[in-house]
Amino acid sequence: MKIRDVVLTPVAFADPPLLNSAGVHEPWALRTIVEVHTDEGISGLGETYGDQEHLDRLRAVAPHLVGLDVFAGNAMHARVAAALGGATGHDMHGLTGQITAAGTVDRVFSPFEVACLDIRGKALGRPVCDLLGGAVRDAVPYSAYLFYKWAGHPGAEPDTWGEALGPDGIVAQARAMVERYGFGSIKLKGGVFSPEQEIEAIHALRDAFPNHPLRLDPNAAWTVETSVKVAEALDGVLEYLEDPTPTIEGMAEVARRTPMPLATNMCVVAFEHLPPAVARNAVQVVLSDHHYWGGLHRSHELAAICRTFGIGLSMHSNSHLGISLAAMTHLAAATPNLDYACDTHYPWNRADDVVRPGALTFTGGAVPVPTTPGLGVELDRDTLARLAENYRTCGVRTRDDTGYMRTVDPSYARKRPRW
Ligand SMILES: O=C([O-])C(=O)C[C@H](O)[C@@H](O)C(=O)[O-]
Ligand SMILES: [Mg+2]
Repeated sequence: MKIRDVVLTPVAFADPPLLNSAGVHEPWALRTIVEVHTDEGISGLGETYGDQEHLDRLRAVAPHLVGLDVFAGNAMHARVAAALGGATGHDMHGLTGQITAAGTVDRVFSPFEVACLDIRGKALGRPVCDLLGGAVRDAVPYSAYLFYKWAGHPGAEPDTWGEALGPDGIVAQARAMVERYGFGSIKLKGGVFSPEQEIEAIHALRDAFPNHPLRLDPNAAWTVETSVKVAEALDGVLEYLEDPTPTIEGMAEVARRTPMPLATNMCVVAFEHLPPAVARNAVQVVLSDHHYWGGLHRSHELAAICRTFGIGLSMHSNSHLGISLAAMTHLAAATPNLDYACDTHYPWNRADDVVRPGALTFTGGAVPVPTTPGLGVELDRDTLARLAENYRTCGVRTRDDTGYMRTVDPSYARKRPRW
């Protein structure tokens, strides 16, 4: 079965004003929807970033995939690498960590691999998780992903989530998330207010949710000294502290000085980061993410490396739609050593999904693994067209949390570490 055509559709969907250590989410989040069509009439779906630089790379690579066998994943990876010719992406929004040439190949390859897995599953009549060794869980637990946020975007109506700028707002947001979705663990995006204020918010969450595992992620906003102090203050309260400080060296020093497990989706984001991180015992948990670890099979390779070296495995997310949620769910279902509830931004963005409703639901904080062939999701063409029109008219072409924050507070500067 050969690839006949690849269609790339950049889309934009409404995103609330979520705060982080780089600034604030713009009113529009971008993704690219990937459709791979075959000569046998079966098509598959993938979803990836929508930033201009990435979109340009997807567009440059897509024609090189025509004619490939949909089962030829290794050949496809080689073609992507050859077409990119060593091009290297940039961490423009400041929350990704260092992007390498090999990591750029993996980012571009990922949505095409997912679409081919969708096709293979449909051809074989099996869900994608069966192509990854089979599900070891029927439902994949996700965590409530809390953000400090404004009530609404400047000049717009407040959104339904309301303001969260301190412990009370964060606890109220957590209650809403847990009530609506049943989440059994909680992550707070930090790096927004002083470490003392964020410690207070975590204690408020602990009081309100005595049995929920908690995580805090300041996206490298702290020095080593500050990180050690926070780790001591929250010892026994957090299940892990995510990217308190920049670089493998910085994380290794924090890890040496505190028993707090450290997690990352910033200093270990490509395979070549693993040897130095392992050698220095810099991180105890790696957040996988098939969008940049090179798809579902390569995420399994990451899982095997983590298992070998006794490193925990969790899962990272960015603003995303249902095709990504389906891929994340199949991957997590078929990864035995995924030790933690996965991150997802989906509750923030689900109102505008490009997949038809019903296939993916949260029950008790977990998404039941689709059992239908392939990813188990279908495109809603009307919504896709509407979101593509949003993209054409919204004016956003690259995520820029810092630039958007500066339109509100011109004195704002991205500083890392800030505290
Ligand atoms: O765990 C993380 O670092 C993330 O989820 C990265 C995201 O970009 C998050 O910071 C966000 O959406 O603002
Ligand atoms: Mg993180």
